[in-house]
Amino acid sequence: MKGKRNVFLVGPMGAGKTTIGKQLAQTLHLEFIDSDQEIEARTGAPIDWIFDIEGEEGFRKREKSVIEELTQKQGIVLATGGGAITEPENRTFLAGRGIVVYLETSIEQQVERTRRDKRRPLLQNEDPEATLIALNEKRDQLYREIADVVVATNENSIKSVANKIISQIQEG
Ligand SMILES: Nc1ncnc2c1ncn2[C@@H]1O[C@H](COP(=O)(O)OP(=O)(O)OP(=O)(O)O)[C@@H](O)[C@H]1O
Ligand SMILES: O=C(O)C1=C[C@@H](O)[C@@H](O)[C@H](O)C1
Ligand SMILES: [Mg+2]
Repeated sequence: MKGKRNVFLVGPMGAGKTTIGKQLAQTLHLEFIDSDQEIEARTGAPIDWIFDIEGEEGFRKREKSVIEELTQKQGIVLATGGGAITEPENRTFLAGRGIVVYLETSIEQQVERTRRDKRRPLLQNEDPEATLIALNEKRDQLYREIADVVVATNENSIKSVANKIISQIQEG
């Protein structure tokens, strides 16, 4: 694994970073951390509250400090928030401190996987599909810029995506 012991998962909402990250950490015997959950634990409030009270800007500040700190750890699988890569410093930390895996997913799958969960503030509007398309247009290039490997998650089960990631990491 290139001598690096961290795996950082990036990609859009609903790509499966949290779900696949847990499976991957279990298989690789690494610690699993989710940056969104870490922000919630440290703030003592859910992400939609943070957005309501501090705006997206306040959330991004908290996210930046968490990413800066967590990427200094060794031997972790880190599931990042979908927008973590919008901050240039986060991209530098992620690219420099671990293997970055971009979980790529179709817009249709993202819509399907995020439909029932009301906790993603950016999707609480009349047309979440249009939001996901617009975010993807801006962010796809940023995910690719720092990715060591790109893995499609569309039709595969969680376990098989985790295994696909492991084999691609070992090839690289
Ligand atoms: N490969 C998959 N096959 C089937 N369902 C999946 C797959 N990956 C994720 N899911 C489901 O999609 C939903 C969203 O996944 P998850 O929360 O892991 O996405 P995420 O990338 O962490 O999103 P966010 O950026 O919002 O944190 C979950 O209910 C999860 O069980
Ligand atoms: O894509 C985004 O900007 C976000 C994704 C989630 O993981 C959370 O970090 C938050 O809802 C914002
Ligand atoms: Mg997640």
